[in-house]
Amino acid sequence: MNPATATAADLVTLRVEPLTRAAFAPFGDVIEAAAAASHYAINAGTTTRFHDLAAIDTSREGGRPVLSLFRAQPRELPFTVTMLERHPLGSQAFVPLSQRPYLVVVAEDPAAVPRAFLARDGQGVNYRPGTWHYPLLALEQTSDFLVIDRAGPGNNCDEVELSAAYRIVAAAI
Ligand SMILES: NC(=O)N[C@@H](O)C(=O)O
Ligand code: NI
Repeated sequence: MNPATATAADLVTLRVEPLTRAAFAPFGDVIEAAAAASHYAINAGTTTRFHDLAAIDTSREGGRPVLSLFRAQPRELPFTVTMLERHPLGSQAFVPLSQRPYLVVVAEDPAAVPRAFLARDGQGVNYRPGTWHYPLLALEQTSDFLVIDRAGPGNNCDEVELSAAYRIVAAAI
């Protein structure tokens, strides 16, 4: 769907949901201290390790994990989602380096209505390989994210144009 030609009949308004482990489970991991299966004191008790927060999966077909910094410009709302992408060969994790909220749009299938989540208070996400998602959606100000995903041979990015246009009106629950 071309956003420029989408009519009101094509527009579906997405409800924005709070980002929780349970709700996001079909798509991957929520990266936050509360999500840790285990946490323990290290460094003579001066630090707490919140262990193994996300399944980093980048080795398929000769891939390797890469750590990058994404400096994302804020998106204007209302925002219309007309495409999704997926990375079939690797996971992709985003950890905000600020406490600013951002939006996460995912779908179990391009034919399904996407789900929009509001990530807050430093919450990160890790898309498991093949999770359909919209590219990074920063809000309010230019925002830096630490990103861990896959570098390597093969096609690791499929894009699909959606049959409808999905509008996010406000970054509010
Ligand atoms: N293109 C790129 O590296 N980023 C996207 O995959 C994204 O999900 O933001
Ligand atoms: Ni991506």
